[in-house]
Amino acid sequence: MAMPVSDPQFLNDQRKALRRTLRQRRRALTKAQQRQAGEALCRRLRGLPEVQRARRVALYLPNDGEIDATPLLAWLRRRGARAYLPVLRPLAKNRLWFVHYHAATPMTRNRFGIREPDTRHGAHRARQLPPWALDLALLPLVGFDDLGNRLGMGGGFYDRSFAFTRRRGPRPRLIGVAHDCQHVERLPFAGWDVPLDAIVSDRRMVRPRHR
Ligand SMILES: Nc1nc2c(c(=O)[nH]1)N(C=O)[C@@H](CNc1ccc(C(=O)N[C@@H](CCC(=O)O)C(=O)O)cc1)CN2
Ligand SMILES: Nc1ncnc2c1ncn2[C@@H]1O[C@H](COP(=O)(O)OP(=O)(O)OP(=O)(O)O)[C@@H](O)[C@H]1O
Repeated sequence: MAMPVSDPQFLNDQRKALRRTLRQRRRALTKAQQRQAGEALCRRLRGLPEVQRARRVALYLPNDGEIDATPLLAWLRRRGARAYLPVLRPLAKNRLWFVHYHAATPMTRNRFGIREPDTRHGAHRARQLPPWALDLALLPLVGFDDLGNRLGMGGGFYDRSFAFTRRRGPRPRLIGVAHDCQHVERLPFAGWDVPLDAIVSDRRMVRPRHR
């Protein structure tokens, strides 16, 4: 039963293999399945107090079969809340900042080919927020389990950007989102994984105990 999770090499190999399997799984979903899952996810999210309360909300544009949380955009706008997207910071290695996203936001592609706001437009520089200024961030997950452990794309971007939430003080709520087919029995977890307040899929919700 016991997994030698203390061996970092073993842990990383395991996470890498799992990441490959789970990414294939979500990419295999049809367009119709994707649309249904996104709608179901957003219905669940709209029912959560931390989503209803939030004024500054980070989400992401789906990539690589990720569940689509963008149906939330219109709902947020109606409620007077603002949506933000992650951008890779050029100078701070592997950290994210968040840029206000609306219909007229100039966009570009980052080095992973993911669409993100183009921060070279001077007028938009003022619209950037550091992670700690958000009320809520939705984190796209590659995998999750019932204890609230998570697996991301492997860059550690969200882990590094939200590492400060382990300390006392005001912090954004963090909600991991994924397709239900990304659920696994038990994830080999890494000590640096930032604890999430909840994980929501199109079919279930996990509320980890540690928060
Ligand atoms: N939609 C979305 N946006 C996001 C993230 C995300 O997971 N989803 N991120 C969450 O962190 C950040 C980008 N992180 C990423 C990390 C790795 C790869 C990736 O595809 N890596 C390749 C190999 C790396 C390379 O080409 O250099 C791979 O694993 O195949 C993509 C995004 C910021 N924006
Ligand atoms: N707070 C941190 N400080 C320094 N390095 C970190 C931190 N968090 C993660 N890392 C590094 O980032 C790498 C990727 O981490 P991990 O495999 O947990 O990514 P992930 O959780 O899948 O990705 P993400 O956080 O982007 O969703 C690890 O090798 C780890 O060394």
